[in-house]
Amino acid sequence: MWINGEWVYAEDGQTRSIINPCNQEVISVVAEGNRTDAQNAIKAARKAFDEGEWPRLPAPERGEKLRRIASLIREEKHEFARLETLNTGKTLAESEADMDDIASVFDYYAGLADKDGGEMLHSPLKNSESKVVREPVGVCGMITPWNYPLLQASWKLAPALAAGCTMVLKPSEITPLTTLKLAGLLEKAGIPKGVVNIVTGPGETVGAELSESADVDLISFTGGIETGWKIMKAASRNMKKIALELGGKNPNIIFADSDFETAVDYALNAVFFHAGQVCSAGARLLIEEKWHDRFVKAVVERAKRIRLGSGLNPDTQMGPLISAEHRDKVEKYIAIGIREGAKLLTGGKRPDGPEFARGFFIEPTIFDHCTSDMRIVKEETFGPILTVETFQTEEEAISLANDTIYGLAGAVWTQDMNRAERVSRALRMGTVWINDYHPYFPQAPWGGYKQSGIGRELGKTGLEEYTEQKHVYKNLQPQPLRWFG
Ligand SMILES: NC(=O)c1ccc[n+]([C@@H]2O[C@H](COP(=O)([O-])OP(=O)(O)OC[C@H]3O[C@@H](n4cnc5c(N)ncnc54)[C@H](O)[C@@H]3O)[C@@H](O)[C@H]2O)c1
Ligand SMILES: C[N+](C)(C)CC=O
Repeated sequence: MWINGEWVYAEDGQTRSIINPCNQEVISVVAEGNRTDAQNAIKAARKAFDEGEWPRLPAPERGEKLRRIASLIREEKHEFARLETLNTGKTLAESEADMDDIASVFDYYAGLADKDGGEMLHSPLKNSESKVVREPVGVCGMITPWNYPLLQASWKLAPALAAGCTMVLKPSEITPLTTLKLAGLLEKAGIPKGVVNIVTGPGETVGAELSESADVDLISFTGGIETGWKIMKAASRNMKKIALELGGKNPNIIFADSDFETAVDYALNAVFFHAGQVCSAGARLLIEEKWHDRFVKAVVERAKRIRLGSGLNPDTQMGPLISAEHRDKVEKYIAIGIREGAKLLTGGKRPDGPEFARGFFIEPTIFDHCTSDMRIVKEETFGPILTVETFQTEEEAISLANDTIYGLAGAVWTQDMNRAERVSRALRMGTVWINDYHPYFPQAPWGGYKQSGIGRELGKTGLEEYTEQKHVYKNLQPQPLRWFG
């Protein structure tokens, strides 16, 4: 673990083997931290915030260091990408795209670090001056998931560093490798000791300590909804600020005037990218009824041809699920779908062949005749499962799409741009794509409506999350009030 600028073992010497989900080989052994390790890291971050130079450094200098981090990541992009693929199973092309995004995020916040110098207000009082300044929020706890390990970490680290915060980051216990590798680069880039601390270990101990600690001013969490509920409750103990990026059950709405080939192609990409282990996966296909048979047939034919395998093999299009435990969960959902009466059109099982024997693979799976009261439609399966529902009118499409506790993302496909606008306005989601699926970039805010979360990452808002606003009022001619005679 990386605490106060030093590599340390867990206080009690515990370790955890990190495995490749493609073949269960042990790829590394890391320290398994506990509450004491988390407390040590919080202490280091607290000291760095209360007494250290980072929060007091001129913002342009912080920006320069962030730019340096971006360029160091680019220099080691291939090593980072290979490590991410080994640990998560995602294809190398996906990991490389993640690394590009990560470097861009550091660059973006490097540029933004010195842009908000505060604001002068029109004071309503005579002989006075009134201004608003932004200050770093303090010590931040950060908890990240396994599906986009370094990318989700960077969406928190970069704005928090730009704002002048100090932090303790807990990566997912099963995919900590690229986040740990980043620690070395932070040191090279000149981030002072204690500013970024990385503690590996379970959520129930390390994560809970970060959420509960009175010395942590903000907790930023990306992960599942159930953990989000727990963190929100724990954070209430000292009323720390919270930013939650949770799951989604995202509709991909296709009207029958869309470009057929493109919409089919994107319907596959929306859900089967990273084996469906994406918060914004387009796992609900809402298709206009008159296109249903032709469209679904085309999607099924192409899903059957998706090449599964190791992410390191350039021919692979879809890797394994992250763990045996997660594959069990996805298989339970497949069984639930069948029991609920959805029609299994393809997949629904582990692929045959010795090359898949030790990996956690599941075939691309498509269920037809689904309804929005089914659990496979309502709940986030987080696997390669596509459910198909049909609609006849625009109103029905909107109503089905919004019939969910989530509100992370969704897409609408049509060549009628007025309709596209109307639908995008009606969708209660943090991101709506029109004739596309999946793009995200540092300039645009990311986050969810409803139970998909609280707050936004990326964009200007992503930086503001790590600041407090302070109103400073100056009386230019102080004189006795004589209120009390
Ligand atoms: N909205 C987004 O941007 C976004 C991005 C990526 C993933 N996700 C969501 O993440 C989920 C998948 O990731 P996961 O399975 O790693 O999620 P998870 O909630 O199981 O774990 C996420 C992190 O929380 C930690 N954790 C677990 N219990 C905790 C506790 N009691 N207190 C504090 N921390 C605890 C884990 O150790 C891990 O580091 C999906 O629901 C997905 O939609 C959302
Ligand atoms: C936020 N995103 C899309 C990069 C990853 C979601 O799991």
